[in-house]
Amino acid sequence: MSETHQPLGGNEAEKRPEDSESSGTDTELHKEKKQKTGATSHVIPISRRKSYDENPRMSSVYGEEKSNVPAWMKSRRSDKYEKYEKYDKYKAPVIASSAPENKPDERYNKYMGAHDTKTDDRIKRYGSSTTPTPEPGKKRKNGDDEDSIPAPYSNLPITKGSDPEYQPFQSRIHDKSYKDINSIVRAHYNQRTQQSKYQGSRTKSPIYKMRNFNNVIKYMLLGDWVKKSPDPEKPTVLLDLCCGKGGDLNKCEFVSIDQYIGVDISDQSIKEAFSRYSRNKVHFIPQNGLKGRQRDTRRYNFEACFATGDCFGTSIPDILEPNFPGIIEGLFPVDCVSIQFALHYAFESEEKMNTLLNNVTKSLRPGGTFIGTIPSSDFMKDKIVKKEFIDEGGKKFGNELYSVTFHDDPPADGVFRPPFGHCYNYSLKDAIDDVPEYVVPFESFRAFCEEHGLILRYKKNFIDIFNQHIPKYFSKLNKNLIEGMKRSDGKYGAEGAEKEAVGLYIGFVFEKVSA
Ligand SMILES: C[S@@+](CC[C@H](N)C(=O)[O-])C[C@H]1O[C@@H](n2cnc3c(N)ncnc32)[C@H](O)[C@@H]1O
Repeated sequence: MSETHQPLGGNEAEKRPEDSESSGTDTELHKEKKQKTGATSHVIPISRRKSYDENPRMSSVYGEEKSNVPAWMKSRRSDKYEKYEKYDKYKAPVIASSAPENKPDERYNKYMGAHDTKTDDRIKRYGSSTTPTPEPGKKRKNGDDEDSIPAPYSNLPITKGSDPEYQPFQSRIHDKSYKDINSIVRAHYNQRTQQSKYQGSRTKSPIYKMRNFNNVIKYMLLGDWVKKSPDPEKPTVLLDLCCGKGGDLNKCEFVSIDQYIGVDISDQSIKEAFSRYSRNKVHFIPQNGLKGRQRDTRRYNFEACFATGDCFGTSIPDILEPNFPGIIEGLFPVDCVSIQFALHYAFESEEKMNTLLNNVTKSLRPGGTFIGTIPSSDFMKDKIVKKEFIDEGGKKFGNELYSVTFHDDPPADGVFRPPFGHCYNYSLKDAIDDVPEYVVPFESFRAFCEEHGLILRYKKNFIDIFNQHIPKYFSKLNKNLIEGMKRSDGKYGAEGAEKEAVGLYIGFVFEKVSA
């Protein structure tokens, strides 16, 4: 097991594909990638939660009344993943043949297909939630945000400090200079996921309003650009690359998808995302915008699966198929690929971007959308050209909430050439502590996307997105979310230092044009 990969703890530690390496079953590709990146590409499990009622969604989504077979199991399993044949280096993962130590959980048999009921022992399943849907009208905790989780530990000693109600995030990663970016990123987000359980009410966070603002931007982007499956018989599927702790699950409910697939390199985040999905609580019940739709707005009406993997170093079939055999043939191509606040980690090298964009374009159906949020290279250029630095050396800009510190002297004209590998450290109060990211020169990114059959449909900075779309969404989004963006002048949106911090970001949408 890679030492950079944190196990799930105790008996819950996963048995992953590389665990079968000892028996000589790993592919050369896996080995090569692990050596190169230090990253693991294995999958952490998953299953769907137990349904709130026993046969809830199958009828409308999959067209078969009371069918217990999920959509992606309906088609025949294929030994060659035909939809991904173009992955020239791809080899089918070897399924471990040893007998499982644990007894198979019969509740999950329905997801395994007739020939799979013996259960692959590498698939660790978490207990499914029996959390009931909240009663209609029952008051929710005021101010829950998308990233919020209940704070059951708020009375533990660790939370007792100068502010007993809130403990800001503090990084404990040392010697970053010796580590590759995947290790730093994984360690950071694993740590962040753990600490967030002890932090107390998120409404006390210094970036609470900023979080709400960013969430509203994502609601609007997904709301406008997730396109339904053109075939009413097929589920609308969203692939969330770098999904983190599942902060966008509510948004996926808001846009009425039928199937969610989340992948992230941080195993702790994936575990938390699954747990959040299992709790089956939609925090942000929309106000009135989606009246009349045939969905229960108090819970997730879509199926979900989650996997740990490196989206920039591993193909999607390599990440998903070992634990969800048949998923590529059954669910792909998908209707939307989302990558929020994460693509900048991939701009380290052309190789990583190639892998990412192959994953995007080969996963998408023609007409499907690729939706993301990244730091703006135009914003950075502006700072550099106007010399708005906050250090004497001319490498750092930002304010009391955020900072960007370039590793090397930035180019005087603010144009980064060649496009890859321009590293900076990013800090955001109470969230990110000097984690390396890479400049995404947008025009290069756009050209690269075009080479992969992805055409730009939309690009705007966050402030403009907000101003353009908030009138349409103001009455649709949850009231607490809207109130969480209230400014000192009584209006809504970002102001002051927060406005500059969110102004660093842009949203983009590409459409897949070629088959
Ligand atoms: C800022 S968080 C965003 C999480 C989520 N998309 C959201 O908007 O709430 C960035 C995420 O990217 C993930 N990430 C970074 N590099 C990755 C990689 N190579 N493969 C998969 N996930 C990665 C991190 O683990 C982290 O969860």
